[in-house]
Amino acid sequence: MIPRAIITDIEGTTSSLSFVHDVLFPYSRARIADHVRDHADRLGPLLADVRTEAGDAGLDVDACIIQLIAWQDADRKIGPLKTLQGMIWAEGFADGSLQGHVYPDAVAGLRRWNARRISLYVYSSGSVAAQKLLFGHSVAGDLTPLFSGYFDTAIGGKKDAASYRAIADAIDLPPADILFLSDVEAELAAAQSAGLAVTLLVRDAPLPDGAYRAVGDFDSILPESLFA
Ligand SMILES: CSCCC(=O)C(=O)COP(=O)(O)O
Ligand SMILES: [Mg+2]
Repeated sequence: MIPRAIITDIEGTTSSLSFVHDVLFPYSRARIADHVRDHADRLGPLLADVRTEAGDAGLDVDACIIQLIAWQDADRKIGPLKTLQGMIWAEGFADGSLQGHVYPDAVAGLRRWNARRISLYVYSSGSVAAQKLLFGHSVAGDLTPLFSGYFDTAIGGKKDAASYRAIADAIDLPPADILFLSDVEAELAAAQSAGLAVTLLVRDAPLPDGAYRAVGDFDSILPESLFA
């Protein structure tokens, strides 16, 4: 069946794990302390969120920085950290020192599906601002015109079925008309239990005989014969 909308994850799906972990994360880690100190006057609400998430209302700015760096090192998908990373990456994307990695097959697939009038969305733990930066300054140029919308964990966690129901509501489509792509089986489980079709992306590893349809690249997701 041809989906009316496709929602894609980023890390491990459109873009390499290595770009996120070996390029983006070190870039933000090296700049968290200076960025927070330089902008502490306007980061009040974000630091308040850090204190809430940490469960310690008494954290001063330095303690918030230590907490943010600890979350970054543990790859915690926590709202204030993801928002801050997006703010820091914005500088790198703006001055050209960062360019969003997107696999060539993902670029081609997204362009093909857009031409077929399938609506495309992103759902990632990265903040919506960061998602727009990655696709707006990608190695293949500005891919943002291909997308109809973006979702991050403000709508809910990626392993919660309720998040996928909320996205289906937001884009005004029945869940069964939506295909979700991810490299994380727990995310597919949540999406599937909300009624979405799902496909597992397995980059650079043999395809597993698992619970979900698995493909190695975007070329195999919707064969052109489907459109004949
Ligand atoms: C520009 S988004 C960077 C990706 C990121 O920060 C992240 O945590 C990846 O999460 P995903 O949900 O895309 O696997
Ligand atoms: Mg992922």
